[in-house]
Amino acid sequence: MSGYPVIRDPSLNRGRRFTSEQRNDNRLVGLVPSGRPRTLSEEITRLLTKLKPLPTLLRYEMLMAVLHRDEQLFFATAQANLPKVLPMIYTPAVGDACVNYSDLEIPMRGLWIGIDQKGNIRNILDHWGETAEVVVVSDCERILGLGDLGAQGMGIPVGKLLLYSACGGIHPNKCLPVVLDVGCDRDDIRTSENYIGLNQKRVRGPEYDQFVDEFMNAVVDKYGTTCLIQFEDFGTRNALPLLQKYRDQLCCFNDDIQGTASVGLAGVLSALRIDGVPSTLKEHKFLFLGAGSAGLGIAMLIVLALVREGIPEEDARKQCWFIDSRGLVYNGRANVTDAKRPFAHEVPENVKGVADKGLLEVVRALEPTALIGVSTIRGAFSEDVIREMAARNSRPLIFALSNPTSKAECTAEEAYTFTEGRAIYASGSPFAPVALPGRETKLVPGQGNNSYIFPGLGLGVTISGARHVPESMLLVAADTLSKLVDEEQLAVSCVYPDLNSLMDVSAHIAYAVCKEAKAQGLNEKPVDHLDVKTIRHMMYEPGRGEM
Ligand SMILES: O=C([O-])CC(=O)C(=O)O
Ligand SMILES: [Mg+2]
Repeated sequence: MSGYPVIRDPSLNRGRRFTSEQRNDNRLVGLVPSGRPRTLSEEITRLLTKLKPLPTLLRYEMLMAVLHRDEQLFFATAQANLPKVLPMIYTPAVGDACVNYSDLEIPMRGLWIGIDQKGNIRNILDHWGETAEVVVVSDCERILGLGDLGAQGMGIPVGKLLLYSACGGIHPNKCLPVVLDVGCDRDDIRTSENYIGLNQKRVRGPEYDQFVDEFMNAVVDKYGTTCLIQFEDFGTRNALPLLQKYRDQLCCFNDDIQGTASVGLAGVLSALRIDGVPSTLKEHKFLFLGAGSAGLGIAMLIVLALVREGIPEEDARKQCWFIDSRGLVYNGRANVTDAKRPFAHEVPENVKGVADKGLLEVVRALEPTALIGVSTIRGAFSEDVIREMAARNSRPLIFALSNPTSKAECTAEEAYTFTEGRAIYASGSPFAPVALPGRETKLVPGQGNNSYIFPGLGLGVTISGARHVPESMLLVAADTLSKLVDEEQLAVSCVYPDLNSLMDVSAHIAYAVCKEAKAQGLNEKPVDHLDVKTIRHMMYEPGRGEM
């Protein structure tokens, strides 16, 4: 391509960075102003300076505009500044963006497939017209911890796929974001005049199931059996059944269940290496606040990790306990759904007596070593609760994983302050390091977000051409992530690697996933020639060599 089409193609356009030579060779003279060509690093600095004073939504709008004009600038900026840029395009900003999506001034990106289009999905995929290797699909019933946002949830599939490129090195042209618009149960959203989605209540039951099924088949028909489909932010009632239905049939996984599980387990495995924390998994007791897809996913993977250590599954499950909206889940309680039943244990009378008395009483009765927040209830880990954990554990694990920041069960500062700095804290959305009086170094909260897992997992799955995503891939991803946490991180109580190293992390995870694909006989492509370095070099990194 040459001339004006180059300027209009975001993957080719370099704007004012085109060198004189490029301008001459590609008929671009006159299409860019005649002044001195800028360098990439100059433009990155300028962009970050511009973004800094802007409020969240304006930042988001500006970044989306850059993305649609100049992919090199967008991704090079992100890749060179991940800790700074991720919160602007991903959690927490993407939460705000979704809430306001209908009113944003942003280019449309992705496919909205309305339930009114049933029977026509395969044709709609042709409208996208590009190849796809990774599809992130949401019905937006549970966007982060913000609930049902209807078709406005598109920010999430878009954001996840931006991370596939920025952190996992998968080319943006191979990424397809999809919203299945089956309606919205929030009247205020769907009846608002400017709403981008269908003004109807959510379709449920057989019609919903058929619609999702039509979509899954259409993706396979168009993009093949090795196209990875990531389920994202479905409501719990659909998330688990959909995963169970398709996991052994197609190449798919659920990020909220399995990605979160893998990152959660990785954080726990890292914590085992910290002095004062019981050093084997089997010595721990996990209490989950919230029994949705994230909590159940983490518990199921912990059980798998325990079974791997030789613990009988029955006993392994007893190390995980759940509190849902009705209190502690136990055997014999009313309203225990099938999904929670494996974690409904026999309890003595004293525990039964406090089951509905709130988190503090349950912590006293059960004496967990780890508290995992997946409830989306800000403040649920109150000062009393945190102090109780600190009284019973020399280094309590306190993970407040709900997103975005406004939904975290407690802040980093609360966890550290109420435990005199002894808590091993992680959160789903970012918190800044915390200085405590009398301590020389700051404590660094780890971001226990599935963004440490899914980009590398997806990269490994696509490179190996894996036909399925077995649970063992999530297990090796967790092992790999945990091993990348160095002593320096652990010394400041951080159980995840530095965010700046996310592209390297993804390369390591991808390599582990490729090996696992081969071990399970699932790879359609050869993987024996691969190593971490080769994979790292294959990754999309549009600023490489230009900075
Ligand atoms: O998107 C995130 O930050 C993590 C996630 O999947 C969720 O909270 O649903
Ligand atoms: Mg999610």
